[in-house]
Amino acid sequence: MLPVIDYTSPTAARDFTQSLHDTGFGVLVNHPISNPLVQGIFTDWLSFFQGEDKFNYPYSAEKFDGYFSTAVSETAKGNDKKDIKEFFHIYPWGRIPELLKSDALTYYQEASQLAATLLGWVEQQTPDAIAQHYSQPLSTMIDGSEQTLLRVLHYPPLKGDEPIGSLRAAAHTDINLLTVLPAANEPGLQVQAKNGEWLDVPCDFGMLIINIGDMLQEASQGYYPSTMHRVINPENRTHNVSRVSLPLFLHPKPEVVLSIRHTAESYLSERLKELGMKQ
Ligand SMILES: O=C(O)CCC(=O)C(=O)O
Ligand SMILES: [Fe+2]
Repeated sequence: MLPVIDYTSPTAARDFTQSLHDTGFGVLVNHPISNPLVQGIFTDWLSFFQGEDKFNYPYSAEKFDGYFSTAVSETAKGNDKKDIKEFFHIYPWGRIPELLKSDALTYYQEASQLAATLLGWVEQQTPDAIAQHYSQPLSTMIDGSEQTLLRVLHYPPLKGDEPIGSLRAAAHTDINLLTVLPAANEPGLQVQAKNGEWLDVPCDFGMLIINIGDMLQEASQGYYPSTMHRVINPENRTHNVSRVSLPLFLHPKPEVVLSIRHTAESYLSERLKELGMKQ
């Protein structure tokens, strides 16, 4: 079971980064993100996904903003079936439906700011033997970055005709540095433990889930592991309803050197090709 950490505790930075080191995940309560704001975004975007306006924002293959339908959705690395989800990619410089814009941008700012603080904790708590390989302080890797992505996800209720074996989100790791994810309106998120077992991630409304992405794993030489996670399909009728979730993927500037092998740009491009999201 993942520990739940109180953001306001005097030992929060240590406990939280210990959890990230042990499991790739950290769960926070009493954090500064506004729960009513998240609730409002869930409600408004559910209506957006249920309506027709979304088709006015077809995703841009070049810029990566806009609406990705279930038909173009991702296929997790090593999988052959598409995830059962649709989503919208928000960047401050990208297209955002006018009525949803103000809340989305407020949330983007709040979550990015918290992510920066948490990245600071990660940096402070990194053992020297690992930190000496960071090409620059982690906190400066995101200075002025325009790559951080807010994704609003909608997992529609299952109809029963989904390909056998397809999941709302197949097992995958995230590509970025850190992901900030408010508990969704429905359960389903699971993380893979070291012994291969799948564990439910605590998901009471108001909890905030943070996980390490591949870029931070790469920069920290595995000290902070990017852990496999997935979203399973609802097992019973009460949960066979829409699920909305709101991950913010914290990305460095493209030119940031992650390791001797990779810059952020080369890494992202390689991973997007694997996901079938880039030619
Ligand atoms: O919907 C969720 O709870 C998780 C989504 C996720 O893992 C992702 O989009 O990378
Ligand atoms: Fe993920």
